[in-house]
Amino acid sequence: MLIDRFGRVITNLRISVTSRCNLSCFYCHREGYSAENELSVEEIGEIGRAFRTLGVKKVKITGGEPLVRSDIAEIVGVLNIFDETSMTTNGIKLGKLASELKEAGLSRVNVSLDTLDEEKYKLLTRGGELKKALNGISEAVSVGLTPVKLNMVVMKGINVDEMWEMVDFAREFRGDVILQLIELMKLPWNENNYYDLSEIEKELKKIASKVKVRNMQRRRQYFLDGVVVEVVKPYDNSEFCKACNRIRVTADGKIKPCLMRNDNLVDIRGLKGKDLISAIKKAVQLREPYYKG
Ligand SMILES: Nc1nc2c(ncn2[C@@H]2O[C@H](COP(=O)(O)OP(=O)(O)OP(=O)(O)O)[C@@H](O)[C@H]2O)c(=O)[nH]1
Ligand code: SF4
Ligand code: SF4
Repeated sequence: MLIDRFGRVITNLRISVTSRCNLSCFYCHREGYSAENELSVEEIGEIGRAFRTLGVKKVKITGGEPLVRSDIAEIVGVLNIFDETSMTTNGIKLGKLASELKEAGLSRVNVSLDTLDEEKYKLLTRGGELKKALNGISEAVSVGLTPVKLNMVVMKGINVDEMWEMVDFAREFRGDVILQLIELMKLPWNENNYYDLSEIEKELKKIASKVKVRNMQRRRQYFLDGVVVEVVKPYDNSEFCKACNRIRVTADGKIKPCLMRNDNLVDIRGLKGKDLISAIKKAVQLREPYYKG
């Protein structure tokens, strides 16, 4: 088992398979790192198996946009050794790939969807077609990559007014879709769009029949009439970091102990067997909560 100096047990691996993307969202943080030489399928498999041996239960495939890799189904295949293998995608290529990914062993997907307005979608993603993302979501639901989580980054002056419409949209999928409301990660060029989700959480609490607190980052899930809404509020949130059970691997094979930092990366590319295991253990000891409270 992997446990860091703060008693946090690592149960989730997030592996970025590319820094490339077919969209260019203005708020993109690209998992806080940009890589050039992508890991091969074999290298990803080796790393996945090592984390599995060390007790990690779930893996999330991220990017950039994972579906721009032509060997993505093979990647899913080699990572299909965990209790759950999921992916975060913008959904643009999902319509075509959903069924192949399901067959390769993918459990479920999270799809970014900040607006239901075609023009706004185009502006936010710098050229993306909303129709394709929506088609990706329905295909994912129909092949059983469920629950599909819709990631809506709530932004002042952009889409706060669409939040309840998005709740209704998710509700139409009768339990197969969960809406995740995500607080914007402040970057120098988007601070004016930051919107604190506290008030919305108060409203959700009033109308929810049940509120569940996930172990992972103590996130709250609000059970509304016919739909679940999860709130992801990492900003300046020590409770979130205290319960952070995930570790990242960058697309070029470096362990990244925290999303918000690049000063403590550990290169594991090319390592195998005992060397790989001991490098992973060393990286885990570098983990510390980013927001300490
Ligand atoms: N600070 C911080 N934010 C995170 C972390 N992981 C995810 N997030 C935020 O959560 C958003 C959604 O992440 P996803 O990749 O869809 O996955 P998830 O919701 O974290 O994971 P699941 O609930 O297991 O599907 C990201 O855009 C980030 O804003 C993390 O480790 N630290
Ligand atoms: S789809 Fe995701 S990875 Fe691509 S630009 Fe948008 S936020 Fe970034
Ligand atoms: S900021 Fe770092 S410590 Fe906090 S939840 Fe995210 S990855 Fe974990």
